[in-house]
Amino acid sequence: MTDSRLLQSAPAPLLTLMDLVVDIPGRGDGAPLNLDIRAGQCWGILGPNGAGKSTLLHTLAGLRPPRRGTIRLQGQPLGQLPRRRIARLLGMVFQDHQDGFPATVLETALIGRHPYLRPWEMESAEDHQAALKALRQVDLAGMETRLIATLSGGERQRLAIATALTQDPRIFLLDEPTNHLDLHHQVAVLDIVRRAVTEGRSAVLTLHDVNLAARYCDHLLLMYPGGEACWGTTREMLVPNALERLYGQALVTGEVEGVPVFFPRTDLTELSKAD
Ligand SMILES: Nc1ncnc2c1ncn2[C@@H]1O[C@H](COP(=O)(O)OP(=O)(O)OP(=O)(O)O)[C@@H](O)[C@H]1O
Repeated sequence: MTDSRLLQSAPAPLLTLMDLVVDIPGRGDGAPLNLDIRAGQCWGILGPNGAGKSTLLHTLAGLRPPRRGTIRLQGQPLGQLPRRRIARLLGMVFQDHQDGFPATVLETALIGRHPYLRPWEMESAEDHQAALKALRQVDLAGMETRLIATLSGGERQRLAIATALTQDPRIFLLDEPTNHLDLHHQVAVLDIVRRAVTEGRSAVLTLHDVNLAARYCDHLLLMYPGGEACWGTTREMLVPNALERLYGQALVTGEVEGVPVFFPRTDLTELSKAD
């Protein structure tokens, strides 16, 4: 294949991490990250508590500076882009939701349109339609006038996803998007993310469920507590030994519907074998 055909087949990266070291207080630099996140890719970040997954996502969103290295968003250094442009390209869902004001569900979803509005400009009918569609997608239709303080944990999480969908970014940065969600809504939310990726967006999500990562992510970044990291396609990364070392946990492995599955090996696993 000629070089020009190769260039045509690989879309330009949306997000580029060059020699990136996230700034985790009290920790050495570890392995710098060098990877491209392209349209149509869904990256999962796996690692134990405290490995730095959220810090990485916040750094990619431009909310905290890296210790070293560069992040490029559509080829431009992230630090040089105006915040409004970043907000049109990157949508972040945080692990925790800080609700300072008594807003309704619809008002909160409409926050996703703010990067497109001038100061004091009111949301248009199209903005309202976008928010209502996002609320329907996450199963919150009919709850538009409810105050967010009255939502359950899972409903609040789905509202955060709806706000990101209303924002309509090119890249979704999702910190534990399945937090608080029941099994059906975990799958429903990840299906929405997967569909957005298939339509040409990209997603980077932290997950604690290796099995959901195996099903939904095409690339994985494994972050070890000491700062070591490795990344690649999901098929390359889902190696039982590497996952056992990642979590410091012995695993039982198998395969369901052609997808690898991993369960923690526990005393109960040993007891059931003895029965
Ligand atoms: N402001 C801070 N001061 C001191 N330490 C911090 C600060 N912010 C984060 N850390 C530490 O940095 C490390 C990485 O935190 P981070 O939240 O990124 O981990 P994580 O991989 O997302 O963990 P989890 O799976 O528990 O959500 C943790 O050990 C955390 O205690």
